[in-house]
Amino acid sequence: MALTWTHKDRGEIRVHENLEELSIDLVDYIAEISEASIKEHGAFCIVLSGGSLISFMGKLIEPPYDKIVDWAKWYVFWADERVVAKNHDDSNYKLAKDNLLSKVNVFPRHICSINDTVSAEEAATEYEFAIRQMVRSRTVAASDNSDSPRFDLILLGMGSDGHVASLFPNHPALEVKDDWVTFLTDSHKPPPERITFTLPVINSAANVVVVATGESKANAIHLAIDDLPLPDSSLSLSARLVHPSNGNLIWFMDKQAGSKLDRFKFSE
Ligand SMILES: O=C(O)[C@H](O)[C@@H](O)[C@H](O)[C@H](O)COP(=O)(O)O
Repeated sequence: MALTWTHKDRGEIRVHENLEELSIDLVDYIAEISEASIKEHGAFCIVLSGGSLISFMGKLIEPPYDKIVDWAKWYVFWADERVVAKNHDDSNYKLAKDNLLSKVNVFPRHICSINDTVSAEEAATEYEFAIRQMVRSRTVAASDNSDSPRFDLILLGMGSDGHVASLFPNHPALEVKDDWVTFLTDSHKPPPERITFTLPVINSAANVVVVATGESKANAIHLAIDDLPLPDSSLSLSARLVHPSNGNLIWFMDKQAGSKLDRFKFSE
């Protein structure tokens, strides 16, 4: 059983006993938001990330989800992408395509991935343009209170340095306010060239999920969630800046990632 609580301003926190339990809860949640979004506006606009997140979504291709999810209404995007060919092992698109999207009935034309034949800068511009067109045609909802899309669900992984999408701590990409998609050529983690959603886009979503597992994430989770007098170096801890202005935030983690949360320290 997951231990679940709501923090006064950091959203809902779900600490799972193990990865199996986490992945069952995560796919249940995705299926629930998919159904609710399709009921509400006829489509489900879901944003993926790379890393282990995709493996935690694996149960979506199994019964009952393979049959109950309305895949034809899914529109798929990425919170960040490495600027490499789509058949390269570093590609977040390839990871999701091989393990999820090729196994369910999402329409290829509903999969919005980057142009892999241009520079990082051009790929970011084109990706943002494509999303702006989809907001204009109302496939993707628009935010009521900012010039941003309102995705139904943004799924983020988190690195042990607290990065989410390709927004690395203390990187200037964290400051970008006017673009929906930005690019970097000096990623702290290889490969260096990437595109990423900016914080205003992440924080305008209807639902944002951060998935973090393993002991290596425990410190970043503590800094991102607990009420701390933050040391300077944590001021731009990317995961702490995830704060949907008019949406829900849920943290899915295992016991190891949650082990340094104040909640457990105080109950020892
Ligand atoms: O673009 C990348 O370099 C990765 O995709 C990265 O952002 C990943 O999502 C996190 O580091 C969490 O990864 P894990 O969940 O695999 O630890």
